Amino acid sequence: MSDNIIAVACDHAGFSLKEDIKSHLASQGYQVLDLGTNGSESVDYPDFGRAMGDAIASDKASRGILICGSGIGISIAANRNPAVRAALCESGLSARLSRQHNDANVLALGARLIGIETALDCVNAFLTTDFEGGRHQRRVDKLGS
Ligand SMILES: O=C(CO)[C@H](O)[C@H](O)[C@H](O)COP(=O)(O)O
Repeated sequence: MSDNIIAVACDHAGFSLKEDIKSHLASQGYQVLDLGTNGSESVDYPDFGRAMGDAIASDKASRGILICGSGIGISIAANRNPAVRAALCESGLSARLSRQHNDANVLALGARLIGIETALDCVNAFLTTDFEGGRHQRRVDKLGS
């Protein structure tokens, strides 16, 4: 599976931001696997968090980006899949740390809490920062997989 494929999923609250992030990803040369939702009609975030978990667990994508109103519900849903380490981030720094220390493979964002500039800071940090390993590997191992 290519590291170039980024899965994205959202509920109705995250739809508009998902579309903006998709455009950004395409402009950076990433391939996007869009797991929905595809409009502003009200839907249930657990369905899309689960779809992300399935995509990561089956290696359809190595990394993912989730968006709901707060980012909370959809990250909880995705983290129920043992293959997922989803990190809810509200700054570029938290997204960078989620990679360096936690080897996060899914970034979760709250569309009702942050603007596009902060969201793209998070996306860029998430996609360009390497896991540091070392002492952090031992801790990530303890999370299970
Ligand atoms: O933020 C969310 C869950 O953590 C979701 O975006 C939900 O949709 C939100 O809780 C409620 O959204 P609604 O538009 O008021 O149904």
